[in-house]
Amino acid sequence: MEISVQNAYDEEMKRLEDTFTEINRQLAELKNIPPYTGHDHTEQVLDSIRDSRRRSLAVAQTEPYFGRLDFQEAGQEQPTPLYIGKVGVEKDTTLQLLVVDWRAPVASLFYSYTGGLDPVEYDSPDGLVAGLVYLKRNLVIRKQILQRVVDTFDRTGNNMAVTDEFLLYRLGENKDNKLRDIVSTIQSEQDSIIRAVKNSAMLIQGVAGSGKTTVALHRLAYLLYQYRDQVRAERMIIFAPNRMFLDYISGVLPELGVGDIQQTTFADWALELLEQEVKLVDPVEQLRYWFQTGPARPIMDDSAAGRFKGSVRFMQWLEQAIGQYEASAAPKTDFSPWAGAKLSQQTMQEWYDVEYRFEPLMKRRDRVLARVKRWLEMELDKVWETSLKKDYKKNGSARLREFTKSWMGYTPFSFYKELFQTASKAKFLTAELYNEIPQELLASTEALLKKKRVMPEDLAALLYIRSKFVGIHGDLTFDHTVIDEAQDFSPFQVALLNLHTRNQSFTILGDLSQGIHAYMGIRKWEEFTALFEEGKTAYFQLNRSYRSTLEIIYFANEVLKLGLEQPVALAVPVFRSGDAVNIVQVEEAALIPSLIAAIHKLQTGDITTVAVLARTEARSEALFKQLNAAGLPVNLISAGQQHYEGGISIVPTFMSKGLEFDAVMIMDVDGLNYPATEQDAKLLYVGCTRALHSLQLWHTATASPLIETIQGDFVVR
Ligand SMILES: Nc1ncnc2c1ncn2[C@@H]1O[C@H](COP(=O)(O)OP(=O)(O)OP(=O)(O)O)[C@@H](O)[C@H]1O
Repeated sequence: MEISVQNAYDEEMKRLEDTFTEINRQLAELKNIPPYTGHDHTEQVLDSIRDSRRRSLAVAQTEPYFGRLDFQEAGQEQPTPLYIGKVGVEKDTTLQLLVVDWRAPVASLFYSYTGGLDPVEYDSPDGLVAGLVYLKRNLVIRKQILQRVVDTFDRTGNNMAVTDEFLLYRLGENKDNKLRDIVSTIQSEQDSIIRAVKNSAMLIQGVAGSGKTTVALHRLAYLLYQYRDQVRAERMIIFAPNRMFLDYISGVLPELGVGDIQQTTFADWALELLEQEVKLVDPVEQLRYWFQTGPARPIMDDSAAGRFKGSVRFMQWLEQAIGQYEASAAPKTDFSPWAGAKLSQQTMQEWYDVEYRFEPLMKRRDRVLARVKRWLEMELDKVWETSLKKDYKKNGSARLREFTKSWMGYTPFSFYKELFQTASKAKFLTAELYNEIPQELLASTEALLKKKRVMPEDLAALLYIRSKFVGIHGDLTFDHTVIDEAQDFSPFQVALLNLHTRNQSFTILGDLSQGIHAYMGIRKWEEFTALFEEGKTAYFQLNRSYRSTLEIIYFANEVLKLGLEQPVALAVPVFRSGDAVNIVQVEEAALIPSLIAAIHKLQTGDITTVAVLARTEARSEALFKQLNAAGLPVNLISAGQQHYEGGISIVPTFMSKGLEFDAVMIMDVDGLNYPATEQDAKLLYVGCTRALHSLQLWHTATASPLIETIQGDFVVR
């Protein structure tokens, strides 16, 4: 070991021992205070503070910090070392910081500082603080043992350039079946997204592997820390594409010490809000339809039902239909329970139009009807003669029932169904509105709704109707909403979520180049920006990709260039080199044995997780059977899957989105399965960019035009 490195190591060992001594002392002190079980409020608060300190100290006890930054604030004589960790720890007696929480303002320097001798500054609650960085050091502490000390900048030494050796070391590690936190290596451009202000809709276009999902999760942890008086974990929500993906990311927030944030899919959330009144058609069927191969394969253009029903125009269409209902629903007659008693239509209309105007529609109806009932009771009270009163009561109740019946009330589903009924076409729709719906869509929707079934693209519409009919209660509003894989969301879905989200506080992340569900997703980000108030949106682009090696990224970029007229962005790799991408051609008969041999070979190296990607579900199942029969233990991942197990997985390519594997082997990369279309280029790009260290593309028939001409030293055949 070099002397300076040895010195650094010794220095950090000493500091670590001191830190442990202090943490242990504090923990022992807390242990001696028994938990409070009484009713005194102040004592209860103090007890909960002690409890949260206990939890933080327990986290800090094994890995107290991961970074050190020596910062000399302007006006001070010397730099102060700041140790940065997942949780902040104070020195008990002095309130001096032993460890700074990574989310604290001063810790932003650790992430935003990318080298150089110039002064730097950070935004503190008291304004900008400027100063000089003297040292930036990464430390790896595992189970209380100091494993690595890496300086990325040292003002006093020779190490002036920030070569992020530490980042490369972290990226080179293998992955298991869960996404991990990245607190120790957050990059500057990611940090500015994590720390961006709360009340704006942030749209982030990020290339595959740029850390979008990871950044979103860290941002939630940051918002909870920075805006702790304004946001609550249970009022924050993250929407992800499917349950398996949710399982895959489920470890990150607990690792960051935040729990209770809602993590769900749009469909699950919507169905719950609709009180399970409808059922969703089996999503597998839809996936099978859109991802079939051969000449029957549908084109994903704007004529797709999902594009129509996901549009803002469809939302406006519904609004107009609801408007028609609003204008016509209240009965246009007086209410007269018996001769001589009359509640005028005008009075009731006024209650409806003026007094209860700001209530949701079904509530307005309930309110007016309840008031009519009260009026009836009051009229009855005026009648003294017993037999007449009895008669009036009977007649009055019957009239009220009739009157109530003539004012149709709806659930979101029954109203939606009404709109799609060919027979009652004029009910709440003008001829013009009615004719806007393509006939085919009308018929297919009507048929499905009759069976109480809906497509995913109907859910936003149903929730929109719900919002107008019963309103959105406080407990259904969010302090912050994250939408991951947002390119697959429709503008209508986002507009709907905006109704549920306070102050347009959104983080919306996605990648247009991975828009493989273009039958419902967006084509450009402007489709979302247009939904928000002007001046309350921000757009970021993340172009650096951290997941894959240089070779894999160069290769994936070539696929995009061959298939897309103008890719939104090409990924820029960090300098991490691995094996060349391998294009393998084999005879059909030799495929399975060759595949097994190749997997074994990968496993004798460092590879832990392997994905074999197949173009369709049917092909996945067939490969699964063949590999299993040959004695290879593999997991089949199918649509609707809840968990991701790791190991060797057989996955339809379209299901692999969002996941990552040490090695990826894409099967059947030929002209039938991956023709030179935009759709297939995106699909193949998704497949290629799932790989961290090794990528192989296999084919038996002639290679796909999307890979055939790719040349360079990053690929071998
Ligand atoms: N700053 C970083 N330090 C270390 N690892 C990082 C960093 N940023 C991202 N990564 C790693 O890169 C990989 C990709 O991250 P993530 O899945 O969040 O990206 P993504 O943009 O959502 O990808 P995709 O769109 O392809 O699904 C993960 O393994 C993540 O841990």
